[in-house]
Amino acid sequence: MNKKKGLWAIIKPINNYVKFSIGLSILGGVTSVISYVLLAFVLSLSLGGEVELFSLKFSFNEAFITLVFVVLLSFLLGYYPSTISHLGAFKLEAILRTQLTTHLAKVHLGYIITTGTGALKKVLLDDVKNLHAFVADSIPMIGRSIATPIASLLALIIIDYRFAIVAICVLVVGILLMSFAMKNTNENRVKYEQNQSDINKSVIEFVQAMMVVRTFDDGTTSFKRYNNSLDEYRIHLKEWFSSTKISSKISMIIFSPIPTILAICLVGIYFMANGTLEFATFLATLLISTGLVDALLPLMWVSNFIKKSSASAFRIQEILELPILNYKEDDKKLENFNITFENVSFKYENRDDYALKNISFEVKENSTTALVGFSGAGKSTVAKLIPRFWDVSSGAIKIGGVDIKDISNETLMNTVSFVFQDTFLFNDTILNNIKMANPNASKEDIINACKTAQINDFIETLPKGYETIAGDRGANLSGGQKQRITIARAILRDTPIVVLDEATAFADPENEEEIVKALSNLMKNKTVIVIAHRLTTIKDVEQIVVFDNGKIIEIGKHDELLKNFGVYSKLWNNYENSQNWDLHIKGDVK
Ligand SMILES: Nc1ncnc2c1ncn2[C@@H]1O[C@H](COP(=O)(O)OP(=O)(O)OP(=O)(O)O)[C@@H](O)[C@H]1O
Repeated sequence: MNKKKGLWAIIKPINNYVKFSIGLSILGGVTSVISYVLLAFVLSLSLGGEVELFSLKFSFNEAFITLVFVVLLSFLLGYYPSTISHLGAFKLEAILRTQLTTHLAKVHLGYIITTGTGALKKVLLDDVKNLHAFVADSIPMIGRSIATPIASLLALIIIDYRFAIVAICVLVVGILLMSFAMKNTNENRVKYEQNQSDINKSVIEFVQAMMVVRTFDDGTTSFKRYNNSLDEYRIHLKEWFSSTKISSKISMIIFSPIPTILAICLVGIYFMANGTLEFATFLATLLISTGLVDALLPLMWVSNFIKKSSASAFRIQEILELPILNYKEDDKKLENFNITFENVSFKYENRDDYALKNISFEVKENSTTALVGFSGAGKSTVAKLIPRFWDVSSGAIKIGGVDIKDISNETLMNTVSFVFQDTFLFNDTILNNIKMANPNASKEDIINACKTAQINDFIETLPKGYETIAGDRGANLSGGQKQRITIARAILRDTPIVVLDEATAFADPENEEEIVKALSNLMKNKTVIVIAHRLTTIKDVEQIVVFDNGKIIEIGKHDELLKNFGVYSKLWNNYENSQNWDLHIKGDVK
């Protein structure tokens, strides 16, 4: 990866395209200036004048043929740099997307969750697109808009230095005015990009939270946030434009060809009147100075584009420099599938307090351990440390005696399956959504997994069966159905260890029965860690670990823990009361 930061460091992989495109566009700029000189010669010769340059006399035919040749060359050189830069831009886009996605795949999953989809989308799509546009459109312009003014000035100096002085004077006035017009550009741009990012976030929030929002109002509250960010954006743009309005208009006028041509005309007429200027020279200087001024506005545009693209390059590099999870390539052999937490402490980056404090417990192979505790006690954090969403702050998690940091990604994924509440289904067929757990599985294997996960009957009722599209994020399926599909994935993967969050959120009585059946099928003959919500389902498990405020406060079996009259018995009483309360209500209705 590039150690140096910045725009040029990030486009290094396509350096050859960049150099070639800039080189050709420099030649294009030079040939366009030469064609102006030749055009002046041809016009002058056609009017019966004489043309001499570096003691060489040109005939009309010679000048005309050279002009045709140079114009053709200039045309080709105007076209090819852009073709090359576009090819480079596509290559860069592919390289950056691959680099970003492969890097993000190795970054702690926790970072992805904390950063949020809005910010990542901006980098993966908008910033990469910005760099594509920079390479495709600005690179050819850079060569031409630098080479043309320099070649024009050189040509003016060679032909008649007095006109070079006039052109420089006009340019200096224009540049001074332009720099005044661009004052505070950087601060304004930072604010402008912040406004854009706010709009981005509020749009994503508006769309993603639509279901929640609609429950509380008609969407006006979150739409108001979107509207407010649009308003701020509009107000800032207005202020920015009005603060630079007059000076930018004046500099636009100065940078248009008219003032330079006027100045050259006035000075030229004066020199012709006192006999110190040939007509051909006058014509050539007029044409060249037009080209000179024409190249300056694109140069300003390019410099703006460079600043904007540098910000995008910086954001991309920030992601590419995120520390990655270090997986060991060479695996140590796992002796068994016991899971051990040894003095594990863990603190989320954005928090001061520890979410887990010195946790130690062991889960024996082929046994089930349930994690229970009040909300926020640390159960999900324990579960998410096993697939290394985050790495422990201190202590170690071991499988079969090997620290999970010393297990390769592939072995870890082939050893442990995770069934979490936030199921993700791709907008693909149900078959493919399940098959992703084991690409080598046959259709029969998939159907068997679905039967064990109690979802086969439902899938078969769908008009296209297994070929039905699950919808964006599984939108065409109910929560319980999605959950059973995730269970089918885990069954198909058939890993010796299963970590699962036994969610009840989506369960209506019928669904709940099927989910419980599916989970108990999944858990058969496995080493299981389950975040338990329905305490009745864990009455018979080998071990219950009770968490409170990030610490383990009790470990034991259901009956032992009840006798302790501690947190578990409190949780059990609460749970039983809630069940009774449910029955009581039903009784009332009767
Ligand atoms: N991504 C995160 N960033 C910062 N803090 C977090 C994050 N996730 C959880 N926490 C905090 O860590 C602590 C433990 O949370 P955790 O989700 O593990 O609890 P839990 O027992 O699973 O709760 P619940 O039963 O409600 O799901 C809580 O104080 C929570 O606020």
